[in-house]
Formats: sequence, structure tokens, C-alpha cells
Amino acid sequence: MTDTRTAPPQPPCIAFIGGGNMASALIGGLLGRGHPASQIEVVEPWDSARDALRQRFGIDAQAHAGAPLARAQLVVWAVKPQAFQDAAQATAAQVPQALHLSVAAGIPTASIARWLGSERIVRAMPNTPALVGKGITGLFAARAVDAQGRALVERVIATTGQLVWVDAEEQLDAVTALSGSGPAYVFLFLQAMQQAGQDMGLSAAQAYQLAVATFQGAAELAARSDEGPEVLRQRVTSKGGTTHAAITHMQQQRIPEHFIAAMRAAERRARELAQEFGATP
Ligand SMILES: NC(=O)C1=CN([C@@H]2O[C@H](COP(=O)(O)OP(=O)(O)OC[C@H]3O[C@@H](n4cnc5c(N)ncnc54)[C@H](O)[C@@H]3O)[C@@H](O)[C@H]2O)C=CC1
Ligand SMILES: O=C(O)[C@@H]1CCC=N1
Repeated sequence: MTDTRTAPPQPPCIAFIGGGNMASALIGGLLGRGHPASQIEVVEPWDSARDALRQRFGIDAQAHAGAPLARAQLVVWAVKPQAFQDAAQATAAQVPQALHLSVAAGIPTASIARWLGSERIVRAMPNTPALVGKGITGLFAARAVDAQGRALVERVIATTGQLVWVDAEEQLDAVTALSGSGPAYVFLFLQAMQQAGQDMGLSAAQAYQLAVATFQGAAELAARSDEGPEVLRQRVTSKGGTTHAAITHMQQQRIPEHFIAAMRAAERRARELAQEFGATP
């Protein structure tokens, strides 16, 4: 009797250029969803970073871009913006057929296309909660990317949390200022809340646990609620009570306005990065 069964299709080979934080978050997510380590290639020049990838994921990263990259269907660019152009020039010849996914802040698709000689580019702005599968990523696809290409990107990014497509590339600067940098704003608030808790007589550990759980709980409540943040805030705020005292102080100090201005500074910086590291030929 002949065996008519066909082997299941091999998952695509995904190459990572840069094996640091963001690459690790994505690799961890992929492996966690059953993507075989044999279908992942990594180029990472730092010995210590390569050792970390071997210990954590059992992946042998290469120090330089070489022939093994030719089998990659998707290349994930996870280098710092200032390293992108050099990395692209060292790699482009090995990956002429691949779809490209860049997580680098600020670097426009036009620059990436120039450096790689390909228009098949998706830009992503993830955030560090991707490390624990709770990230959110903004995505923008250049015109040359078809539905199949988008689906492949979604499959990779979904291993790290939620995703949102934007229609205009400039909107990625807003995503960067909001959710890309956003975890740092939350950590700043956590520090301030912990400090205040200690000043009021709690231990550092107690204050930190209370602050972290408050962020987690409030975010979960907002995510599950049909009400907007204004109503949720009013529900905490008794007339003449403690929350009212705190919120009044924040409003008098114009903290919401300052916070918005800070985020606009992040957006401006994303645009500057494009000028500084993306504009060169
Ligand atoms: N950390 C964050 O919160 C976020 C970072 N990003 C973006 O992700 C990108 C990577 O950031 P991280 O992973 O945090 O940085 P990282 O510093 O942890 O990783 C970058 C890695 O690239 C390697 N590298 C440098 N030159 C290279 C080259 N020529 N070829 C191959 N690899 C090279 C470095 O050795 C390093 O291990 C950046 O462009 C950043 O803008 C995006 C969203 C959030
Ligand atoms: O600070 C940065 O430039 C990167 C982009 C978003 C988070 N980290």
C-alpha cells in the first residue's frame, strides 16, 4: 500500500539581524508557540549576546551575515537605529528574496528600501512587555507587501502580544511615543509611587507590590470595561475625599499637560532619528 500522506509544510525560516532584547522577545515567543529552533537564524556580533541566545534558546547565532541567511523567508531587523545601515549593507546580498520586518525606531521604509534594494518592508514598533507575552506592536506595511506577507508578520508578532496596523507611516512615530516608550513612563510612575509609599511609612517591598498591582488591576479594569477612563476615574473619586485631593493637586500642577508635552517630545525624537540615521544614502 502506498502512503498518500504528505508531510506538513515546514514553518518559514526567520532570520534575526541583531540578537538583543527585542529579538529575544520575538524568538522566545516563536519558540513558545512551537516554531522550531532549526527554522531560526540569528546574526549577532557580540560574543556575550550569542552565548545568551545559546543558553536561553539553544540557538547558535552567527557572528556575521553569511550563506545560511539565504533560506530566510522573513528577515527581522532588531538592531539599534544607528547600526541599521551598516548591518543592512553587510546582509542585503544574502537575502534578496526575503520579506523584511524592521523594529528599529524611526528608520523610514524609504531608507530601508534604499539600503536593501527591496520594497517588501514592514515596520514594527513593539514594546518591552513583549518579553512576557504582553506587548503591543504598531505595524505599517509598504505597498509592495501583499496579504501573505502581512499574515506572516502577524504570525510572528502575535507571539508577543497584541498588534495594531496603521495606514500612514508617520503614525508609527505616535505609536513609538505612546506604547513603544510607554513602559518607561509606567516604570517612572511606579518609582514615584514606591517612593511616596516609603515616605508615608511603608517598606520598599510593600510600596512596590501595592504600586505594581494597582497598575495591573487598573489596566485590566480599563481593558474589560465599556466605560472610558474619565468615568472609571470618577468612580474612584469620592466628593471631598482622598483621590479628589490628589487629582486636584495634579491638575493644578498641570501634570496632564506636561505629560502630553513629554510624549510629543518622544514623537519629535522619533522624527529626528529618521533624519539622523535614515537620511544617509
Ligand atoms: N527596547 C525597547 O523598548 C524597544 C526597542 N525598539 C527597537 O528595537 C531595536 C533593537 O533594540 P533592543 O533589542 O532593545 O537593542 P539591543 O541593544 O538589546 O539589541 C541590538 C543588538 O544588535 C546587535 N548588533 C549591533 N550591530 C549589529 C550588526 N551590524 N549586525 C547584527 N547585529 C548587530 C547588538 O550587538 C545587540 O545585541 C532598536 O532599533 C530599537 O529602536 C523598538 C521598540 C521598543
Ligand atoms: O527609546 C527608544 O528610542 C526605543 C524606541 C521605543 C522604546 N525604545
